[in-house]
Amino acid sequence: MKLQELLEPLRFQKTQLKENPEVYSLEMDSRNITNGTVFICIKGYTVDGHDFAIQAEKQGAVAIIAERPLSVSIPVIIVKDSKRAMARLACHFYGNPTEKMHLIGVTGTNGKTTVTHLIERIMQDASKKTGLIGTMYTKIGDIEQETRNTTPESLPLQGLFKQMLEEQVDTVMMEVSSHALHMGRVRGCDFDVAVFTNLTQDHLDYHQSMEAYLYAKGLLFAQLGNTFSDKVAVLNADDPASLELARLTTVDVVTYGINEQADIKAENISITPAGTKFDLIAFGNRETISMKLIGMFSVYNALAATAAALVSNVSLPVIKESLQQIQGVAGRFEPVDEGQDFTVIVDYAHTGDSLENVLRTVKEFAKKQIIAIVGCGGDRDKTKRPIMAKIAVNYADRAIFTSDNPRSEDPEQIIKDMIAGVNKGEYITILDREQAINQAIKEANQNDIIVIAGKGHETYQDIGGKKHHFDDREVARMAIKKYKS
Ligand SMILES: CC(=O)N[C@H]1[C@@H](OP(=O)(O)OP(=O)(O)OC[C@H]2O[C@@H](n3ccc(=O)[nH]c3=O)[C@H](O)[C@@H]2O)O[C@H](CO)[C@@H](O)[C@@H]1O[C@H](C)C(=O)N[C@@H](C)C(=O)N[C@H](CCC(=O)O)C(=O)O
Ligand SMILES: Nc1ncnc2c1ncn2[C@@H]1O[C@H](COP(=O)(O)OP(=O)(O)OP(=O)(O)O)[C@@H](O)[C@H]1O
Ligand SMILES: N[C@H](CCC[C@H](N)C(=O)O)C(=O)O
Ligand SMILES: [Mg+2]
Repeated sequence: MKLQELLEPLRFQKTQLKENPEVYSLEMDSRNITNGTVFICIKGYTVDGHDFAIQAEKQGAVAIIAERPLSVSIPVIIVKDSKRAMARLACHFYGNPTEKMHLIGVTGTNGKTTVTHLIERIMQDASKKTGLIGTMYTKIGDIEQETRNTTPESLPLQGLFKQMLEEQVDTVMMEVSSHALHMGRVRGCDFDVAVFTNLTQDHLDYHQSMEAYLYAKGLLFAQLGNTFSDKVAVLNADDPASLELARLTTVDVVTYGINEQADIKAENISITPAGTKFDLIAFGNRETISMKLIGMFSVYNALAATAAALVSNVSLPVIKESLQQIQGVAGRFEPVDEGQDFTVIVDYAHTGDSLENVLRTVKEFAKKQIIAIVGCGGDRDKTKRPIMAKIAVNYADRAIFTSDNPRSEDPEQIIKDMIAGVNKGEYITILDREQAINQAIKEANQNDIIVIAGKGHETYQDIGGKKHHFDDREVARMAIKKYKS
């Protein structure tokens, strides 16, 4: 594409170009620049991309998009907001790939990864070629690629969509984080369905207030387009935030829920350690579902996925079969079973609400003691720390506080922040996570349930910015073998 053509979406930026070079790639990272690149300077949280302009020119950049004039001899196109410009240019450069696919965005505090995986399974069973973008990885069909963010920045994101199209993907499920919405990473994405799971406290370090957090989530629904498009907003009727989200969109709204009136409902729910059974009522049709996923929160996730699939024209029998076949999602209520006479569950609960949901679920069928191993991430919302600690001691018979990615913070201080929410004697602290897991397993008795919360699928412990290999499931498995066989 020629530079002049690339710049067409920036219609209010009048730039006089003396030359019109061929553009082979767009880049937001100077380290990846080669001949024929247009470099977009982003002022980040850590460094300022504008500082790499000279380096970019040396490496072969043919033009630069920037928010201020720069001392280089290649054209500099000045924009008010380079992230906004980047989203527009990326969509244009890659040919607006999301207009050619069925794109389902899932937002909410908890359940995004789970719901996207449930929809993925349903779509695959409905013979769709799927793509998935989220916390654990991005996936094209069954091929996984590592990612840094749950929702990537607009430039890599649009490139990924283009790659998906080239690989004949027709349906994409994407987790849309509140950070991504607020930072404009999904600008230009043509969502067909937007799903809301729930809104509870998290990320207040970034959003500052629950209102601002809701506002960020709302951007997904506001982005759905005009009233008479065939787009759909899928909302959780039991979550009060849905009322506000419904106001923010002009497209059709389809609701799911258990307690309130909804288009897609679950009734007669029965939860056992082996799975969950419920009657699914979808637009008046009733089916009984028996699935392996456990807990009331799993029913919500199944309803959200059902709604998204139904509005995407998948039939109820296909959805039923998929939900019944799904074994679970890695690191979400994942049992570690080495034949021991107690239960070990690894779960990604890292918010108050998710921890409460998981512990409430195990409490419903616990025959003996519940042992909860809980930590809170460093460089993340500090206000959730005492809340998570309180929930752990309220539900568990024994709460062990430990480290979960302290990052740049002092692990002991994180635990101090946690114990501000509880009383002395209600918990023990074992800073080293491996030791905490070992101790819990060593002391476990028959029929106890150990919940190891917070890291789920993660395979590292971030201490001081360095990632050390750490996998709760591996550590638990080794401890069971060491102490219990
Ligand atoms: C706070 C935040 O969101 N930071 C994101 C941001 O990083 P940053 O602002 O620090 O970037 P930076 O290092 O200052 O770089 C600025 C610019 O200079 C460029 N650069 C940098 C170095 C260089 O040599 N040359 C160069 O050109 C960079 O490519 C970039 O364009 O831009 C990066 C690239 O897109 C992101 O990976 C990074 O996410 C970090 C890892 C992060 O932790 N983000 C969290 C808060 C986040 O977004 N989380 C949500 C999920 C939350 C949930 O659980 O729901 C998510 O969607 O991931
Ligand atoms: N619908 C739900 N409501 C409340 N808690 C849930 C729900 N679904 C899952 N959880 C809990 O939240 C944890 C995280 O689930 P999941 O990874 O699906 O959420 P997420 O929204 O993708 O999280 P993240 O923001 O970290 O990407 C699970 O391990 C479980 O404990
Ligand atoms: N996406 C979440 C994951 C938290 C997982 C937990 N293990 C932690 O490190 O706090 C976040 O970045 O806040
Ligand atoms: Mg996720």
